Amino acid sequence: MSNTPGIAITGASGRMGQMLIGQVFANDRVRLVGAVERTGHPWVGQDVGVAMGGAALGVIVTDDAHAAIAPAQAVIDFTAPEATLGFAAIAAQAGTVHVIGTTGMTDAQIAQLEPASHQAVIVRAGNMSLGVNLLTQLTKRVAAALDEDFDIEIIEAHHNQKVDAPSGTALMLGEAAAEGRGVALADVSDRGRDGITGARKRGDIGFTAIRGGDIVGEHDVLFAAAGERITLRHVASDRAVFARGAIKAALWGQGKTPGQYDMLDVLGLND
Ligand SMILES: NC(=O)C1=CN([C@@H]2O[C@H](COP(=O)(O)OP(=O)(O)OC[C@H]3O[C@@H](n4cnc5c(N)ncnc54)[C@H](O)[C@@H]3O)[C@@H](O)[C@H]2O)C=CC1
Ligand SMILES: O=C(O)C1=N[C@H](C(=O)O)C[C@H](O)C1
Repeated sequence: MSNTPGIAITGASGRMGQMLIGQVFANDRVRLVGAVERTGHPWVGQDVGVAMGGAALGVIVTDDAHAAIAPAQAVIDFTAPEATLGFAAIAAQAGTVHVIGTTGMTDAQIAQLEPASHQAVIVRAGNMSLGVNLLTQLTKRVAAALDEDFDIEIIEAHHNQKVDAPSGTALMLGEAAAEGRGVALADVSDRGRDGITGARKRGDIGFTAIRGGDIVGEHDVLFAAAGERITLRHVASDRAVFARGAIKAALWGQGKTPGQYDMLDVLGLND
């Protein structure tokens, strides 16, 4: 039996699913042991490598998440909120590390992860890249250094198939800015301006979402005051950065105490 952690990938046919399968297969510190798609998906029953248009990888895509997760030491999950809640219960039962990249979860859905985190390690982040996680720390510092004379705006841009807004990353950056300012994001968040909105409220943190073409993911944190502006920016041009972060999280989670963690824990960036 191999000591190399086995990884199951959910949402195998998705943009991130396919990227993850390629990255897991190319990484000799992990091995692919499972690939899950939703019931009725045309990939179910096919070898995942063949379904992706390449050589067979010896892993058949299944809609039976229990069967795919059972032999795995970690499940990497970039799917949709309801699906992720189901996978959390299965990973908890199996004691498998659950790396969650899925965004768009409501507060109530996030709270539903709590029971699973008593039985298994959950690493969840709206963005798994090193660059964005570093940017959250920079955002917190800059927000702490500046007063409310500086308006904070978060502008994100993504491809035209993205279904949630603001992005998970934008919300992470908003949380970081609010933390830096010593306020709760829920009290100052300004989303979806339209029509006669009135002047901007001092202290608010605003969000703008752009959707178009094949943009992988771009995030600006703007600090705008009278006479000067600072912009902190991250641009992702390759989804591999998210996949590599997720694999890092899957390896980091091995042997850790059950609980909920994020990428700052994985990357050692928590201050
Ligand atoms: N945290 C991070 O670093 C990143 C997070 N994301 C997030 O990951 C999620 C997926 O993004 P994409 O890959 O672009 O979306 P996508 O739509 O290309 O892929 C989602 C896949 O999940 C599958 N799926 C949905 N329900 C399922 C179920 N019950 N069982 C099995 N498979 C199921 C779909 O069939 C689809 O193949 C989104 O929430 C996105 O925001 C995306 C990139 C980076
Ligand atoms: O849906 C995407 O594509 C992405 N989603 C994540 C988010 O919501 O922030 C991360 C990345 O920006 C790509």
